[in-house]
Amino acid sequence: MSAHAVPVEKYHGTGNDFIVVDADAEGVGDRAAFARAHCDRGTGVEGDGDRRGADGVLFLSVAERFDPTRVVMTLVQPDGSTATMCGNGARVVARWANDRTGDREFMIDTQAGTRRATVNADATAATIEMGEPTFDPRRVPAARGGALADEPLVDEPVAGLPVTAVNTGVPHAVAFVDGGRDDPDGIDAVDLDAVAPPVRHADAFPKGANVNLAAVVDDGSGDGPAVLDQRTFERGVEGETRSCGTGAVAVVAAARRLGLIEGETAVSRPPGGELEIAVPDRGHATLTGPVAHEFSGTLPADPR
Ligand SMILES: N[C@H](CCC[C@H](N)C(=O)O)C(=O)O
Repeated sequence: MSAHAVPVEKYHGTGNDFIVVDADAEGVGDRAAFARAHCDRGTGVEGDGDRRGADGVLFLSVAERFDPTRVVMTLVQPDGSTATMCGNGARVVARWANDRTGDREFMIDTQAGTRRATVNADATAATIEMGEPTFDPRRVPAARGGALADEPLVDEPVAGLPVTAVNTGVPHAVAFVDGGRDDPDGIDAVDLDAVAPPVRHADAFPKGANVNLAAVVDDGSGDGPAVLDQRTFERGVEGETRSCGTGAVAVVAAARRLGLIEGETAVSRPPGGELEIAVPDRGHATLTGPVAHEFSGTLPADPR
């Protein structure tokens, strides 16, 4: 076991929490082993309150010579896999970069593309340009009968759930249920840990999928924007998280596609807080929400 200790920061966005490592300063030889050990909810990094572990490790490399400052983001998940994109992670990246540079605008390089990010004046919230959600089965990817599907999967039964397949940087399955969080028979009555894994591993998703349940609480036909309650079971975490940003964009994009809500903007309410989403007819979606620093510390580089 290496005695080398890595300085880390812990941040969360609406309860989706991440360990942040400065990849330029710190050598972590086996990133997958580092993430598996320190993200473990039972035995991982000790956090605020009684919550241990994290939803992932963000390895970040910042290049201030660019204007705006660029940050290369790599998210290693609790199972050791790498996610191509993470909406709440990108919001944490913007806040981390603001804490270091004082800048309020950044370009974040992810495996799903470069994403523009801004933080508000006191850096308590961040907005990410999320790219254009796509239902194109080749890009989700989504399959039927053992081959990539010709037509999008829209409200189609997959392993017992009525699923719409959409990619918002990562693959998502979205299923709408009746009744929001304040309905005892609504979204929170579903055993997500039981219903999500068969969809996550279904042949319909050759690369797997994050599985979202959503309930329309307000369809947006009145004064305010649409409001949806959301729960997400994440690939790579292999469990439910308190919030998922790419999932929130997927939920709103699917709700628009199915004609369940009016307007381009909506509020999604995962268990960990509230996110504002815009999904225009053309062009990139945006994701806005709170972000907070939890603590600074050190962790063993080689936890084995
Ligand atoms: N929590 C992240 C999504 C991570 C996606 C990852 N779980 C995968 O696709 O493997 C978010 O806020 O967008």
